[in-house]
Amino acid sequence: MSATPTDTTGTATATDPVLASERAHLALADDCLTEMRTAATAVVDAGVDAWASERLGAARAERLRSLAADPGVPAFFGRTDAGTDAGAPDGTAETFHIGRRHVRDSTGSPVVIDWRAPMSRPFYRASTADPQGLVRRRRFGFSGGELTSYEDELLGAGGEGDGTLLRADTSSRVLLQEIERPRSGPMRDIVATIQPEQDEIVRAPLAESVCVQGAPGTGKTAVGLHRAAYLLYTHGGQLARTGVLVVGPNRAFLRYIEQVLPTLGEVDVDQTTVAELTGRVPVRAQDAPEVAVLKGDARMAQVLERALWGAIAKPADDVMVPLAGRRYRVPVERLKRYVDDLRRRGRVADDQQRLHYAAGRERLAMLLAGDARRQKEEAGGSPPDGEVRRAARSPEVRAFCDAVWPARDPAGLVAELLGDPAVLARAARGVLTEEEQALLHRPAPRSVRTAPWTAADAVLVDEVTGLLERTAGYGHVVVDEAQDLSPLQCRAVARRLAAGSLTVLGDLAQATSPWSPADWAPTLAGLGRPGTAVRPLTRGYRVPGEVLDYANRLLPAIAPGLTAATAVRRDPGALTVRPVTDLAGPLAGVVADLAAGPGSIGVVCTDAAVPDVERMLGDAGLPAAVLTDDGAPAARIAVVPATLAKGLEFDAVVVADPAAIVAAEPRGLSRLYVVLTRAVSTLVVLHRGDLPALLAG
Ligand SMILES: Nc1ncnc2c1ncn2[C@@H]1O[C@H](COP(=O)(O)OP(=O)(O)OP(=O)(O)O)[C@@H](O)[C@H]1O
Repeated sequence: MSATPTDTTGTATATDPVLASERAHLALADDCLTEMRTAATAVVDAGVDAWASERLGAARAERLRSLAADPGVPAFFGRTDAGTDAGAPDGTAETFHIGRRHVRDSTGSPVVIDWRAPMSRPFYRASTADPQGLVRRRRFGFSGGELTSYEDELLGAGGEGDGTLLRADTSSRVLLQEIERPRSGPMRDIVATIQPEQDEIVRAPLAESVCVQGAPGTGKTAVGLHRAAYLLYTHGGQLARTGVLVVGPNRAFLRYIEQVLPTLGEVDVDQTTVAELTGRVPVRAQDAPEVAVLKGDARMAQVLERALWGAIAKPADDVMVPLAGRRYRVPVERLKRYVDDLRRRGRVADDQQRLHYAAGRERLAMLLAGDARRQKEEAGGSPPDGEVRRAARSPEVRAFCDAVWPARDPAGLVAELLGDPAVLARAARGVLTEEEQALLHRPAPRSVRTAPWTAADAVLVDEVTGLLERTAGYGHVVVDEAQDLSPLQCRAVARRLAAGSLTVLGDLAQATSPWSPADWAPTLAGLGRPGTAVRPLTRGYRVPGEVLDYANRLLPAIAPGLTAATAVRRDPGALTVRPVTDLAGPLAGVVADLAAGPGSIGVVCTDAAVPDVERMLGDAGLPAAVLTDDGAPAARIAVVPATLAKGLEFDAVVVADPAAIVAAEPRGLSRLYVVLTRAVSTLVVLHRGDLPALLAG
């Protein structure tokens, strides 16, 4: 069985007639695109309704602008020939050029087909075994927007080989060049080379939530972003209303990925971190690990709910409600019934159906006013609506609501709960042990604003906000590095989901937070989509085989149930493991050597060692800068705190003192696994003879 494509054309020369004709098609596509852009601008200028025109036109112009911005992005990257005979002179083959967006000529005929259109699907899925109606697939090589080469696969010729490029690791030069391309600058899209197993996830239906369990570099992030772009294209109207949200682990990661969707023409996706999503109070302090774990526990949701709803009091007396110049008595029995009914509606599990606390308070006031109205009507009156609304706002009704259903502020409630043991004990009885309650306690702050809020507190405050009022939900949420979410963070994401669907991306082997579970079930349940199917990705596109095999040695210790990934390419020179007695000299030497080549360099060490490593490189005259979590772009030589490395990649990675990385945190081995799998071309490990046992020898 042949594992290579049935026919691959070598690099074409400038005089190659096929190349010449494809270049002509590219020139045509560029001209048409320019025309389309001009037309879009004209629509904006000629708009009848200025506001609508501005909004629609601006969005359209922005899409065109984002495509035009990168001259290195060609209008198409592939071509499919469907029919009976690829080269038939009678033109029986139907040809489509596949690109990042539709391009039409002035008559409306397609010049380039959007990669997301159904017609483009065979480009990604066809194989010799299942040609999907294609006789030929052509991939183009480009440089700076110029078409430089092409390669053909003849499909549907009855060959027994599996013609997909995936299995023929080195058969597609276009794929290989893309994978091996020295990394510098932000992450790029992969539309030209999406692989079949990735494409299945990208094109999963909108209604289907998907969980991708994928080893490092298998393309999870890329797949999640392309799925967002695919869904926006396929369900534009629906998703334009409800929106798409991408949640990543930190700012440094977002900075790395945030250009991918705009390059694909999707500029209206919200991209954020969990911390930003729940950032309702300024985070100034850090919890001890065991406190952070407890604050992220799902039981805290129950405690908060009790703290909020438990403060509702039983009405003790009748209330006199003023309405249109008279006062009407609402007896205490009826008041109790009103409050009980509303409380019951506040206990409905579905966030969309539930009566939220703040709305319940409003409703209660209206019930009192409505009661008075009925009494007046029974007496023959007919008060106007404005009078009834005024009654609901009257001092008498307000005083009753304040006493029975007090207005709450989320931060205030959490501050009170953490600062007052009696309040906590009431809310946590039977849910948290006394020891756990003591762990949560901290001295009451002088004011809510100046409280020493921690990241976990912010999630608690967000949870209370979600109890007070309904959270606006997105139509689709992509959540990356989901293995690290606490149960309460999962709830925070789930609240943003409403009736929409999820793409959950992660790797249990890269789990570094204390609550990371051993399988996906608790996370998916916490995210509100317990039935979601877990789809594995096991082909590694980032890391050379030698490096991946080395990192995989840690798997039995960190994720015994997981299948090790295999790399799509090998490179015998990719891995160097070097014992050193003193770090400074060898580190500077290695980084200087790497800096002589192209691409980015990440020097990864423990967070604590960052200043030392920065100094060592600075002393050697190397222009290194520390990677920070504020979203600033990474320097070409970046000193990377190990806790920020997740999701990132560098052309070359130097790991300084792996044993220290392991020792720095409870899940240090998983952290090391993350760190060892960031390199595209080269990994150098500098150790002091104290490698973890699984890596030694
Ligand atoms: N089909 C593909 N064609 C070209 N490049 C690809 C393909 N799939 C993935 N890549 C590249 O491989 C690298 C790793 O992809 P990505 O970051 O999405 O992986 P990941 O599974 O999220 O990794 P990690 O879990 O380690 O963060 C990226 O540079 C991405 O562009």
